Amino acid sequence: MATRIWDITQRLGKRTPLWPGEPDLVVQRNVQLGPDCPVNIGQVTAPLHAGTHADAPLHYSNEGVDSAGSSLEPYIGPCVVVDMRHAGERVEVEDCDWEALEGAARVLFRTYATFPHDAWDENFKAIAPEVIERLRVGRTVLIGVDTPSLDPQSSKTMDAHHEVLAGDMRILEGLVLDDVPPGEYELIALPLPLEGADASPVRAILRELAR
Ligand SMILES: Nc1ccccc1C(=O)C[C@H](N)C(=O)O
Ligand SMILES: [Zn+2]
Ligand SMILES: [Zn+2]
Repeated sequence: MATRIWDITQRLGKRTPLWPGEPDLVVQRNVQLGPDCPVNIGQVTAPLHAGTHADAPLHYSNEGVDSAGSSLEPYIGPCVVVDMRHAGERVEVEDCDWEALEGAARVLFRTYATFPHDAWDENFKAIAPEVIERLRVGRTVLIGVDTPSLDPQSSKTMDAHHEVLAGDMRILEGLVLDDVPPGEYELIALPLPLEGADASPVRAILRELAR
C-alpha cells in the first residue's frame, strides 16, 4: 500500500486571504509563448507571510537567522496534530492534552472546523505564551498553526513568538488541517533559502507513519 499524504498547504492566488495592509499576491506572465517565442515565463510577487509559511527568527529578532540561514531539521520529522477547536480566543495550557504532547518534537494545532479560504479572519485563535513555554521546556522544536499567527492580530508584543525565540524553535503558520485526524505523522515543510527573508512560503505535507 502506498503511504498516504495530506497536503496541508494553502493555494496561492488572487483569492488567498492576506494580512490586512499587505500588498497583493500577484502571479504574472512576462513572456508569452507564441510564433516568435517558445515558452511562457512568469513572475511572482508576494508578501513573505502569505499563505502557508515558515517564520524565520529574523521576523521577531534582528539577531535571528534569515530563511536561508535556518537549519532544516525542525521542518522535517515526526509531529503530532492536536485538535484545539474547543479552545476560546486563545489556546490555553488547560485546553491542551499534555499526555498527547509529552515529548512531541513538532506540534501542529488545529483551531478551525473549516479553514477560511475565501476571507480574512481577524478573530483567529492565538496560542498563549504559557503553552509555548511548556512546549519549549519539553524540547519541542517546531510549532505549527492553522491561523495566520501565533499571537493575536492586534499584538504589539508578540509574546508567543518571543517564547519560541527563547527556545530557538521554528514556526509554521497558515496550515490547512481540515482533513487531518488528530494523531502522529511525519511532517515535511521546507522553507526556501531566501537570503535576508524573515519568512518563506512552504509546501507543507504530512505523511502517514509506517506501521
Ligand atoms: N504581515 C504582518 C504585518 C504586521 C504584523 C504582522 C504581520 C504578519 O504577517 C504576522 C505573521 N504572519 C506572523 O505572526 O508571523
Ligand atoms: Zn508569519
Ligand atoms: Zn509568526
